[in-house]
Amino acid sequence: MGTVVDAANQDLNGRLAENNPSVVFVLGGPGSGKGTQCANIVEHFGYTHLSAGDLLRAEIKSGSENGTMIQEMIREGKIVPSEVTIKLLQKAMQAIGNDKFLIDGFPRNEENRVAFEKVKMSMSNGLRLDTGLQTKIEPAFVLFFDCPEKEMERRILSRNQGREDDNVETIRKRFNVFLDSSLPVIRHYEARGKVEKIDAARPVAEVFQSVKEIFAPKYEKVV
Ligand SMILES: Nc1ncnc2c1ncn2[C@@H]1O[C@H](COP(=O)(O)OP(=O)(O)OP(=O)(O)O)[C@@H](O)[C@H]1O
Ligand SMILES: O=c1ccn([C@@H]2O[C@H](COP(=O)(O)O)[C@@H](O)[C@H]2O)c(=O)[nH]1
Ligand SMILES: [Mg+2]
Repeated sequence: MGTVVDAANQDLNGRLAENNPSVVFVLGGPGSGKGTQCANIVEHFGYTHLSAGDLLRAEIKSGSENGTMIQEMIREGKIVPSEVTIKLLQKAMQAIGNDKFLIDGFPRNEENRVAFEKVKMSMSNGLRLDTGLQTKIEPAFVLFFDCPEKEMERRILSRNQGREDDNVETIRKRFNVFLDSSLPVIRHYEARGKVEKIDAARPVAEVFQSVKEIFAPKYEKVV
């Protein structure tokens, strides 16, 4: 948790100070539409989208020494150890010259959340210069895409992206992991007034309309 002084210093985008990044965690069940809506947010609001799942899949493809372990965990719908995922997120955030990030599909359990809260990052600013400042990152808010399982399953089974975990057996496991491990993370942030819950069962454009209503006021000038 940030201190009271941190909270007082936060601007509307959740930055703690000039060079600190604004992070929004994008959470929701498998197939709830996180990736789809993140693409829209990137286009309209200039965020960088980091999907933890995409980073892990890229790590498998890269032939990294962790590749086999990650692949096994994904096939089983299990959560990859925090240090692996956080290292990938940290590397991506530090390499990208932006200060606004959508972190999609992470933190996935309480262990992920606590481990990320402890991490200090030295961020680049918009000009890709390393500021040298070591910063703890607190999410500005959490976007939660709420969708019934039946609809999420329907979407995943018609996604056709060749994902090894998009099959009925693994989908069941992913739903259980979401209920048992990821919902407690959302509840944690809910208790702190940080969750923006969206009905994600509607068509893409309608969901994005609700997303815009959350992001747009944060870009209006305070007079
Ligand atoms: N609101 C929507 N209505 C209907 N289909 C949708 C909607 N949003 C996304 N989809 C479709 O559902 C599928 C899953 O969406 P997406 O990949 O964005 O979900 P996700 O939450 O990122 O899933 P995962 O957690 O598995 O990565 C995609 O084929 C996408 O085109
Ligand atoms: O923080 C994370 C994110 C993802 N995983 C693993 O990857 C798959 C797929 O994730 P998507 O968000 O659906 O792309 C997920 O089921 C986990 O096995 C993870 O371990 N940690
Ligand atoms: Mg996704």
